[in-house]
Amino acid sequence: MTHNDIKWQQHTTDAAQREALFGHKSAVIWFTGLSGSGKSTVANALEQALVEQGKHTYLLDGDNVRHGLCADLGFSAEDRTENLRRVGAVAGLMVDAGLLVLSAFISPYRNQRELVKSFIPADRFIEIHISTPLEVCEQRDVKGLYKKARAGEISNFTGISDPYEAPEHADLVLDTSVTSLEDSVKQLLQLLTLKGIIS
Ligand SMILES: Nc1ncnc2c1ncn2[C@@H]1O[C@H](COP(=O)(O)OS(=O)(=O)O)[C@@H](OP(=O)(O)O)[C@H]1O
Ligand SMILES: Nc1ncnc2c1ncn2[C@@H]1O[C@H](COP(=O)(O)OP(=O)(O)O)[C@@H](O)[C@H]1O
Repeated sequence: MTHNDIKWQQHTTDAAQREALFGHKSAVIWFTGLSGSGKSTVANALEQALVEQGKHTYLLDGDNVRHGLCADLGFSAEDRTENLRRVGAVAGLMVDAGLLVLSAFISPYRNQRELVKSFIPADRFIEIHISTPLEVCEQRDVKGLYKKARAGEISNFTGISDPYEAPEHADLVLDTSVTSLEDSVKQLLQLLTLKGIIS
């Protein structure tokens, strides 16, 4: 069987109807940055703020997704690409479901983030670069992984033995070594309002 044998099924209920039901637009808020930069912490706090406003959300987190949907994948460039391809496809479905999707993946290569974008309508993809410097991430070493990477116990570790390509046109850049969590959430809510995602 080829893809030519599979036709897209157009259902009666569409994204616009679901958005009207929820009372807000759907979008993907894509956090990218080094391990320990603050992606999960900031995304989690933003989700809390959105839920308190009655928004319908879902937070896709690299660590969690790799326990299930992507449990078969490691950290080679190929595996990261497949990880992000699956996540991009899931995020696209969630946008169609009318949700505000937050995602916390290192997503280190530009072409991988482009692949993710290909699943999401352009005006519904918001890229946030958590730009916390490597030195700070390494000092935090939340999971002890930098220590292991420096000791050569983990290979292909982003920032140490694998590249991180920073976004060139992120919608917002947040450095959590100088920006408080409260201020990050404030800036993100302002951005979503400015873009007409929430009111
Ligand atoms: N080699 C290597 N490089 C980077 N990160 C590693 C590695 N091995 C394990 N981990 C842990 O896996 C988390 C990153 O998974 P992601 O799915 O976000 O990575 S990627 O987007 O596919 O690059 C990452 O989680 P965060 O710290 O939350 O970013 C690490 O805890
Ligand atoms: N201003 C801040 N914003 C976000 N996280 C911060 C801040 N200051 C310190 N941290 C800490 O930095 C760490 C970031 O870890 P985490 O959110 O898991 O990063 P990532 O998901 O990018 O790996 C957490 O332990 C968090 O408490």
